Amino acid sequence: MRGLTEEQEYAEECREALRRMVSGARENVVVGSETWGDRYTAERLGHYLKTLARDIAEEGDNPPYFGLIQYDGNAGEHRGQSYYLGRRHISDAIGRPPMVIDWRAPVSTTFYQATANDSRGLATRRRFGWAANTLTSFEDEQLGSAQAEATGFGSELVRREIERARVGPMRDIVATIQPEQDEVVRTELEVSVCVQGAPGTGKTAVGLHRAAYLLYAHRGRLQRNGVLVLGPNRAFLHYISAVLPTLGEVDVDQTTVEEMLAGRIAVRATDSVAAAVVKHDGRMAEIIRRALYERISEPLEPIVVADSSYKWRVQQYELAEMVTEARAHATAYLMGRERVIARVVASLQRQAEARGQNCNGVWLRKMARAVTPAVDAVWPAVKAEEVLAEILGEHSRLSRAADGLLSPGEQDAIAWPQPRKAKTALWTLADAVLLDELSALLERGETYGHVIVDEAQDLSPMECRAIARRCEHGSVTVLGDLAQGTTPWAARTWADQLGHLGKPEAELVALTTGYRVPASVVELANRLLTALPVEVPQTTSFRTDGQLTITESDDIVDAVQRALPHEGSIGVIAADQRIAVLNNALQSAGIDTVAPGGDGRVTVVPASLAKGLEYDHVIAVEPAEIVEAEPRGLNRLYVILTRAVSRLDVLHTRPLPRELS
Ligand SMILES: Nc1ncnc2c1ncn2[C@@H]1O[C@H](COP(=O)(O)OP(=O)(O)OP(=O)(O)O)[C@@H](O)[C@H]1O
Repeated sequence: MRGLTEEQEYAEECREALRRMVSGARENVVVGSETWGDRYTAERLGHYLKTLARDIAEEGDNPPYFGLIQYDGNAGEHRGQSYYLGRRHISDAIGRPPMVIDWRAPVSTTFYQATANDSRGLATRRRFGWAANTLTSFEDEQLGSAQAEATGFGSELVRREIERARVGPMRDIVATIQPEQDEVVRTELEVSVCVQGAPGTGKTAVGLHRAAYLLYAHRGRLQRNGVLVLGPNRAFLHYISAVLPTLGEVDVDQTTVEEMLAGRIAVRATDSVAAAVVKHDGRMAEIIRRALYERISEPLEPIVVADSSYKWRVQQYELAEMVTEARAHATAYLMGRERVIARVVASLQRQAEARGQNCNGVWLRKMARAVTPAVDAVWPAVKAEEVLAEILGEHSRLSRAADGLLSPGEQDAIAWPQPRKAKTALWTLADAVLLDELSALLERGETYGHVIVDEAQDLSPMECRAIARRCEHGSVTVLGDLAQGTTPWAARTWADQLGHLGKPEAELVALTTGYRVPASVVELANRLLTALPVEVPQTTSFRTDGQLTITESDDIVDAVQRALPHEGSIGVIAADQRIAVLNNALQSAGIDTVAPGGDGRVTVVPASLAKGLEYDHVIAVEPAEIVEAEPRGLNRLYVILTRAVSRLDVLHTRPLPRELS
């Protein structure tokens, strides 16, 4: 195997080859569009090459590879072979073996899965250390050797990478994916998985790498209907936004559940907690369905259409049969209505043809227009907003639809004080969820090939249904931690949540090794865990470093000044109502602060936005206040304490919550 100088030369050769790939792709765009006979093929080829050139250029000057595997003499088709592994495939010339293989290729699996006791045919696994894109070191593991089996192997490079200080947005973990994480990443596309993972076990990282893996392994299928990544809020999306592009994947939709749902309306009001709890409840699905289908009525008269000197007729009982048939078979309300119109027109056509009339396309369209008002009388066309405005605004309609499902108190919680038209309604976020349900009953929407949903413990049953509709024909990766559930409707078991997501068969996987939070902080957070009403395994920390300080003080300036000399990011996290005071105090002392998602050294984070984020040094301000601020305050505190990568400083003047002591 190569020494360091030769490895450095090889890295340079790989970079050179990559540059040739980019310029070759750009050149071929021109040549392809000028010479390709068929325009469609030329366009497809051009698109592919442009995308390749853009992707490679966007990835920037990343190290060309991070690992090397060398197979032993008994490894079948790979016997004695060596492969370099990187973020993308690099080839020198057509017909020659690739210089670097994509980390997602099947042969790369052994790099992640081989252990001292199970070498998977590998003789050596080499990991490379890079400093500012210069290759500075490597580390070899002699797998399968008696010594490796006896002692196991702890990679210093992996440890350094996991323990490094965090600056800026989240980075990819391709070089150091751990075996249990790799299994989730490479689960096949057809299989839905649900990962219950303690804080910092890499759920988000695993989800993003799974998106990249699936796009590589099933590009053809996923290019048509795509991959959707759903996160809890904008700050979180900003935090994870760089990961997929560095992995070469720029065409993944990343959004929040709220944005996905609120797209169609302007949210102008906020529900009371009591109203939101009812609106997010799974029973609302049936209420909405009833209210919509209540509009379909028994026909009261036949349909009669005058056509030249004839009158065509569909009898009342025939129309009733058509309505019953469409209700039984149509998969959406508006589709059912179309089906009734089509059947009525077909009946008129039979009558006209029996009289020798020529029923061409123009005639059929004229008849469809003529019968529509009569069909509307029994099966009216409606808009989602109109139906919801009537459910919430008309007490009699709500009580009919909610009969036996909602108590009078629950109905009162969601009823508007007076009727309103859809156009003037003050819609809330929870209404957006209900409108999405209604729209899907009216017309089926588009679906994705795969949906990755993070912080899934916080989703309401109605939000889960909205996601389920978007992956009805695809699969999901559900990521979450029941202990971090903070919404009023947060899941207590994954079985319930997977049922709402329409994937009860999803494989449940537990990740318990934490890569973010140091052992001393995990120990503190685990004390809270026993007080939370959910059953989840405790975390163990991969990290031996880190520091926990508990200070009886409210001097935030002093706490931040003590943090500043250390390397890495600083997050000051406190109950939402305290944020303004903390910002003022810090800024008056000349310390610049930013909000989550901002670019700065010291971020002041409202407790409600901390989920999914991490900071090297966390200052958690007044835990008692965080706990009191909301019904699931203890869960919130658990989230906040586990944001710390290297140091956690708990500042308090009031007694700590007894669950922490
Ligand atoms: N195999 C790994 N190698 C290097 N770093 C890792 C690895 N796994 C996780 N990490 C790092 O650990 C940190 C936590 O990962 P991540 O945010 O994905 O965890 P999580 O389970 O989603 O956490 P939480 O539930 O607390 O939000 C991140 O900085 C991530 O890059």
